[in-house]
Amino acid sequence: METDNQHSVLTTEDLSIGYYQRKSLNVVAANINLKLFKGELVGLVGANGIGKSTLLRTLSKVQTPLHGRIYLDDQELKSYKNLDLASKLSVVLTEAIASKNLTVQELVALGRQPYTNWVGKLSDEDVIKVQQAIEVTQIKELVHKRCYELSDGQLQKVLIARAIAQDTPFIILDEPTTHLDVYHKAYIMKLLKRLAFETQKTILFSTHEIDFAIQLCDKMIVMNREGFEFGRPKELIQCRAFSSLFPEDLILFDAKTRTYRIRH
Ligand SMILES: Nc1ncnc2c1ncn2[C@@H]1O[C@H](COP(=O)(O)OP(=O)(O)OP(=O)(O)O)[C@@H](O)[C@H]1O
Repeated sequence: METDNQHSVLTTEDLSIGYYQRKSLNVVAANINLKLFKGELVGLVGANGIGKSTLLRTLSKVQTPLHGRIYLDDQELKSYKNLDLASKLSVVLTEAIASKNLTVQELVALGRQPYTNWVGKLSDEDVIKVQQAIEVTQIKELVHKRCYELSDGQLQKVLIARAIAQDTPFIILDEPTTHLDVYHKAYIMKLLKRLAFETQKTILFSTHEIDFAIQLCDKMIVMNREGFEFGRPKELIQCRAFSSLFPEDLILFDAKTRTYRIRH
């Protein structure tokens, strides 16, 4: 259970995110104040184009904030050197990977890069972490395949394995289960939940699987046009955050079953 004086892993203060476009400013979201703690699985949900990827890219230092501050373990994110950041934060974004020629084994082993020496030789510990990541993501039978031979869902599991092999205290994943079938969506989400709890990692992921996220996440961030709501799923249901997420002409959030229903 968290307390007020518990040390937060990630803090944002008055954060604004968005883009500079031809000298004008496109503010995607503003006044984002978050505190994420150790051991929490946090789901980020919201309609298409609302700004989930923009937020995750900003929190991963892939893009710079328009305004405000981000702290990772009390140090400002922008002051981290890339190698130091790689031992604190692993990221699975939706962008296509550059190295599809690598085998699955090689790609997962890349997760150990922050820890290997300059020739990139894996230590015994590195080999064990890579092996464990391959086992928990159930991709053993794929290890000798090249990444371009994989289906989208298989590649998604391999990228998650790479992040797990990186073994950082904070993991960010952008829609990690989009291409997976319903069984594997549930499997990966439960795996993330277990990882967060058992290894006390902080895991933040965006998803359109709102029902599953409500069942599994410790906390959720709900982004909508008015701003965002952040809290435990139960609290968010009580304050009707999921009801105001989409226009109610077509779907309604049923607080009893915690699912969306089609309006007939
Ligand atoms: N590289 C970019 N340059 C300018 N604007 C962008 C860029 N990427 C995204 N946007 C805009 O920022 C807004 C938020 O997009 P973003 O991809 O963060 O949404 P999202 O919530 O992740 O959507 P989805 O659920 O569809 O993946 C959109 O209006 C989009 O058009």
